Parts: sequence; C-alpha cells; structure tokens
Amino acid sequence: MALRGAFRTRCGLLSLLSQRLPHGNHVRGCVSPFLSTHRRNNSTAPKIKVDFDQTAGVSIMTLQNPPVNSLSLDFLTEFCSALEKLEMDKSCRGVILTSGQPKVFSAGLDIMEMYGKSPERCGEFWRAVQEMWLKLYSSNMVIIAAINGSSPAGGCLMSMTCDYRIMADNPRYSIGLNETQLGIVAPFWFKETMVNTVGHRTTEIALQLGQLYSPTEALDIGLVDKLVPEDQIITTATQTMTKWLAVPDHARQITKSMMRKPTIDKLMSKREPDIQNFVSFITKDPIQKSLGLYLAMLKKRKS
Ligand SMILES: CCCCC/C=C\CCCC/C=C/C(=O)SCCNC(=O)CCNC(=O)[C@H](O)C(C)(C)COP(=O)(O)OP(=O)(O)OC[C@H]1O[C@@H](n2cnc3c(N)ncnc32)[C@H](O)[C@@H]1OP(=O)(O)O
Repeated sequence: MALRGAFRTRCGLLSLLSQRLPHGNHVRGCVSPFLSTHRRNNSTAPKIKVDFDQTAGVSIMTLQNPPVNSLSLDFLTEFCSALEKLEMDKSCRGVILTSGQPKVFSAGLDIMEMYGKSPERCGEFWRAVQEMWLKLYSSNMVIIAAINGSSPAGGCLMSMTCDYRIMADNPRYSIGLNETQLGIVAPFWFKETMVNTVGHRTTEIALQLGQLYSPTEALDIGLVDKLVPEDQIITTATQTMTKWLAVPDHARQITKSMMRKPTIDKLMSKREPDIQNFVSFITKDPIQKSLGLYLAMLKKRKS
C-alpha cells in the first residue's frame, strides 16, 4: 500500500493516463491530429559530445539531444558509433555517461519513433535499440552513469547497463522502467537487466506497476549506487572511476562478462524474433492509440 501510495504521488500524470485508459487490448480513443506535427529535433549538431582525458584514459560522453535526450534512431546510431570508437581505442579504459540537458538524463526511447511509423522503420529502430544495449552491456570499458536528471524507461535501461550509477540527489528526478504506464511492455532483456541490478522480486513489482522511483527510493532498492548533490556528480564519477580503474583490466573484464554473458547471449540468439515481436506489438492499433494518448498527455501537461 505504501508503495502504491508513493507511486501515485510520484506519477500523478502517468496514473491519470492509466485511469483514462482501459488496459490491455481494449484501448479506444482518438489520436490528436497535432501529434503528427510533433516538433522534431532535426538539428545536424552532434548529439553526443566526447571529451577524452588522455592522461586518465577516461572519456566523458555527454548526451545532447534536446529537449530531453530521447533515444531516436539518429541519436542511437551516433551514440553507438561514438562508443565503438572509444571501445577500439585501447587508451580509453573508462567512460562517464551524463546529460547536457537540464533536469533530464534521458526520457527513454523516442516515442515518435514508435508512433505512426512503418513496420520496416520500427524494425530498424528496434535493431538500433538492441545495438545500444549490446554495446553498453558488453563493453570492456568501465562505464559509470552520472544521472543528472530524470531517467525513465529506456533512460533507466541505459543507466542499468553501466557498471556504477551515481544520481543527483534531487527529489524532482525519477528513474525506473515505467513502460506499463504507457500501455507497453518492457521486453525480456530490459527485464533481465533490471533483475541483474535489483533482484527478481523488486523487478516484479517495479515492472508491473511501471514504477518510477525518487533518487532516495532508487538508492534504497539498489537501482542507483550513490546519491550526491548535482554539482558534485562529475567529480564523484571521476573519483569513482579512479577506484574502478585501479583493478587490473583483464580480471575485471572477465568478471563483468561472467555476470552479464547469459543475458547478452540470450538476446544475441533471439535478435531477429525479438525485432519481429516488437514490430508486431508496437504496430497494433490499440498500442498505437495508447502511445498517441500518452503523447497527447505529455503535451497537455505543459499547457
Ligand atoms: C509482449 C512482448 C513485448 C515486446 C516488446 C514490445 C514493446 C515495446 C517496448 C518498448 C520499450 C519502451 C521504452 C521507452 O523508453 S518508452 C519512452 C518512455 N518515456 C517516458 O515515459 C518519458 C516521458 N517524458 C517525461 O516524463 C518527461 O518529458 C520528462 C523526461 C520527465 C521531462 O520532463 P520535462 O522536462 O517537463 O519535459 P516535457 O515533458 O515538457 O517534454 C519536452 C518535450 O519532449 C517531448 N518528450 C518527452 N519525452 C519524450 C519521449 N520519450 N519521446 C519523444 N518525445 C518526448 C514532450 O512531448 C515535449 O515535447 P514538446 O516540446 O513538443 O511538447
């Protein structure tokens, strides 16, 4: 009950949507026409800034896809290419992931990539989401998330792929896999990443409720590892990185692989069926309506 109460307070808006929408495949509602003209970030400016400190062997990757670092196909493609370059560069041993946008680490998958798109385009998008997860989760580098803002759904997934999570101690921020609140379902590899992070029972509750946690709650359940004042997040991440890089690379890498390989292998062996599953699910009419209503609600909240 306490959990549910906390959830209602934290996610009033999301709850509002779930009250308005019957769950499952019975969603009915009209999609506002303005959604088709949703403002897109078509800028050609780099969406990832990489600052490499050669002496320390550490890069800071700053996500800069305004307004909310949503994970669009373009963003994911650029992100994977930047990460791959760092992975190949033997002098880079650690990466700190952070956001250049105020108040938001990442708003998760770009909902516009899943709304009103062709099955082919949805498939291309999903492959890019898988690729981001595979590259991050299997990286040989130490990856530390400096979570300086809210991090729902895909943003939480991205954070959970990291080796250590430091979050800004601001009660306005939240983190969690809230997919069910959008009428969609976190796929098995999202679920397993969370199980590997916080355990089975906590994941079961979190996923069914689509729970978003405050930084303090996230620390309590082990979804993040440390809270610091926002202005100390990069210094703390840098200090933490020094500690992690003091461990011999090969021993740490083999250990990391041992912990994560079963989940990685599972997705690797099911990549194509997972894409087909996503495309067939996301293009269903009730799911599209659900997403449309959610987008409309996000906009209405501003007015
Ligand atoms: C049975 C087997 C199933 C198999 C698999 C099938 C299924 C699918 C799995 C899919 C997994 C999905 C993962 C996801 O990540 S879905 C995305 C979930 N994200 C969210 O719910 C976050 C929504 N956003 C927010 O809560 C807030 O925007 C915020 C991040 C807390 C930031 O708040 P604030 O600073 O107040 O910004 P605004 O809300 O005003 O937003 C600014 C503009 O950005 C637009 N926006 C926000 N989030 C997204 C997004 N995720 N995608 C696209 N666009 C987004 C928002 O509408 C505003 O737009 P505007 O300026 O044009 O009005």
